[in-house]
Order: sequence, then structure tokens, then C-alpha cells
Amino acid sequence: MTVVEIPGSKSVTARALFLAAAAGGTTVLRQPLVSDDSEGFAEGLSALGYQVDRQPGVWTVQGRPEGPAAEEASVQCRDGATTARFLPTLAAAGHGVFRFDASEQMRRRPLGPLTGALRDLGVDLVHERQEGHHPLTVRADGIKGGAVTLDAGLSSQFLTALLLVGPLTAEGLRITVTDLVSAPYVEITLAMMRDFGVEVRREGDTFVVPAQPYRAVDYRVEPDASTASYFLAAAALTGRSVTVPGLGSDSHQGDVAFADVLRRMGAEVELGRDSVTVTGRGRLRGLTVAMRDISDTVPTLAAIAPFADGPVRIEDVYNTRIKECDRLDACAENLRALGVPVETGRDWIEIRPAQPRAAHIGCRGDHRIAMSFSITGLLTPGITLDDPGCVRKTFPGFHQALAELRAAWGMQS
Ligand SMILES: O=C(O)C1=C[C@@H](OP(=O)(O)O)[C@@H](O)[C@H](O)C1
Ligand SMILES: C=C(OP(=O)(O)O)C(=O)O
Repeated sequence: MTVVEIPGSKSVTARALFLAAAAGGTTVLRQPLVSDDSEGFAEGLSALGYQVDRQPGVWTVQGRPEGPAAEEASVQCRDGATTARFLPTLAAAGHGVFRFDASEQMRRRPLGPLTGALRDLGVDLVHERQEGHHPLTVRADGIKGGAVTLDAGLSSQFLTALLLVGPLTAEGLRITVTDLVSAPYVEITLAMMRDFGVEVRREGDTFVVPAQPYRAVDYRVEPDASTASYFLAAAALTGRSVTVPGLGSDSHQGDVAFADVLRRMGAEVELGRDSVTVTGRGRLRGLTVAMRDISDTVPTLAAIAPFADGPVRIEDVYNTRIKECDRLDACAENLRALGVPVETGRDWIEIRPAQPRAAHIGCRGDHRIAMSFSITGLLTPGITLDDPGCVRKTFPGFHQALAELRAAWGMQS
């Protein structure tokens, strides 16, 4: 059995930074994720005038329930959608003029349902180039609150942003949701709001968020479940065993359920409260699986799918087309380059069994494409990546960690 230590959760770190900034007092974050996304989030907070101190393993944030200290600021959100969607929403609850921009790809990704809802709530917000996209300027003067309707069918992050800001509004929010993708991420949000002292009530499709102060806490960030998927998949694929400590049935993260997909494919899975172990059984079964709830792990599954003994069909994942790249298209193109038969539709991909051959993987700047096809490389000599460094978005140490796993298993790098 090999133990793999996984760095902190991107989703939990982003929420913890927002909540810490919004809380009264000093919040201490332990084992936060150190990566381009989370550093971008922290630097965005600093640009807004929040005090964020980053030491190895411990980040400290001085909360400002009244909002950003800066009266004017310009924030570069880079490639992180949590930063690009949560920070303008946080800033809207303060007072000042705040401009936000993001990477080319993040500029293409949608924002409209969120910025539309903020405008419905009275926020003065202008998109500079294209409606519903970065860059944008918020002329913030607090948010009164009230009822708002939201379509979160393209991204749950729109709902998370509104939920997180709700307690900072004068009268609280009633958010009625007409559609919702990636629902388990909203559960992370609600659980963490509770950890910071605020309880959201649900009435059917409506979330009732009280106007109530967040309290500063000492908070330990759990390991990232989406990152864990690569190492759990590696075990299932190679017939070996991997244990990830710190992630289990007690986790806030829905992506822990990727282990269930591996179980359905024939791997042995032991899910404890605080650890997960996957042991490959030498054979992977094909399956049909809907992954709307855990779509960050679609590339992981696609990358091991050729080794299954039957077709792997992944359904209900339209939103993977509007992530760091069009992931259905990127998976299909790379699988074809590996000589694997594959078909895609609007919101699905089907992969047929084949022994992949050597290929140069086009990562499209997407960390998940790079990490996923590195796992294919465990059983396929001659796989190279056009942009290995793109893993910096969530796991700068990925290639080192995989090399250590190979060494522990006596495999050549
Ligand atoms: O709220 C979050 O932390 C996230 C929500 C999901 O996005 P969508 O809701 O846009 O699918 C997920 O894919 C992303 O990596 C992180
Ligand atoms: C989709 C992702 O990130 P985000 O939407 O937060 O940029 C991801 O990490 O796979």
C-alpha cells in the first residue's frame, strides 16, 4: 500500500479565504492549497486591501465585515473561476470602485447569470468588452439584499458567490435557483458557512441567507478530492493500492465519490471517515456513468477508460466544455492521438477499449488534461505533454508526486 499526501482543496481554500475576509477578527487557515488559483485568490484579496499573511502551511487573514479597505483597486483573477466569480461578488458588498480582469480563457467563461443577479440586487456593474464576461468594473455601495432568481445550470459557482455574500447584505438574501449543476459544491459552501457561524435555510429551490456576521475561526483545509482522483485512478489502473489520508466520508467534497466510480469498474475501495484506499484488481470494467455532480473528474476517467474491458460512456457533463478548455473535445482529440476509438456529443463522451500508443498530448493549458493523461502514461510508454507546467493551477508538485509514486512502484519515469 502506498500513502499519497494530497495538497489542500482548491474549493475549500477559496471559500475559506472569502469567509475569512468577510468575518470579524483574524482567521487562521492551516494547510491551504498553494497553487496559482489559491495564490491568485489571496493576491486578489490583498489588492482589495485585505491583510493576508502567507507563511508555509499557515495563512492568516484579517477580516473586514465592512468590505475592502481599498477605495479603488484593480484585480487580476488569472485562470481561476472561483477567484473570477467570488471576488467581484465580495467587493460588491463594500464601497469603492473595483476593476476585475482575468486570463484569456477565463474571459471566455460565463459570468452573466451571476452579474445579472447582482444587478437585479441593485449593484452597479459594467462589463467592459462583452456582456456577461470579464473584464468588469463594480461601483460598490453595499448590497441591500432581498429576493433574486438565479440560473446556475452552467456553473454552481454563481450560486456559491451569492450564498457567501448573503450574510454581508443589509437584509439577507432569498435566492431561488431555476437550475443547478455541480450541486455538491454548494454543499461545500453551506457546510463552510456553517463552520464560520452562519446557517442557511432551504425552502425547496430557495436558499434563505440571513444577514448575520461571520465569525473568524482556526480552520484546517482538507486535501483536494479532485487531485486525489489521479492517484486513486493510478491504483485502479495498475492493480496497486493507494491510500489518501485526510479524505473520506467526513469530507465536505463531492469529488470523493470518484472512488465509487472506480468501485463500479471493479476496484476495491475502502472509504473510512478520514481516509480512502483504492486497490486495483487487475481488471477494469466498462460502464455508463452520469458525472454532472463530479465533472472535474471526467478527464481522469476518460484517461483510464481505454483500459476497461468494455465501453466507458460518461453522460450529463455539458459544463466540462466551458472549463479551462473544452474538456470533452480535448479528451477526444488526445484519445484519438493515442489511437483510441472515441465519440462525443453535446454533453457526453464514449470511449472504446484499446491499447493506447505513444502520443504528444495537447494540454490546452488545462491542468486536468495534463494530470489525467499522465496517468494513461503509467501503462503507455512515450506519452509526452506539450505544457507540463499547466498543472500549477491546482498542483504545482504533481509531476514530482507522480515520479515518487512510480519510484515506489518500481516503474521507470
Ligand atoms: O465552487 C467550486 O469550488 C467549484 C465548482 C465547480 O465548478 P462549476 O460549478 O462551474 O461546475 C468545479 O468544477 C470547480 O473546479 C470548483
Ligand atoms: C474547472 C476547474 O476550475 P475553476 O472552474 O475553478 O477554474 C477545475 O479545477 O477543474
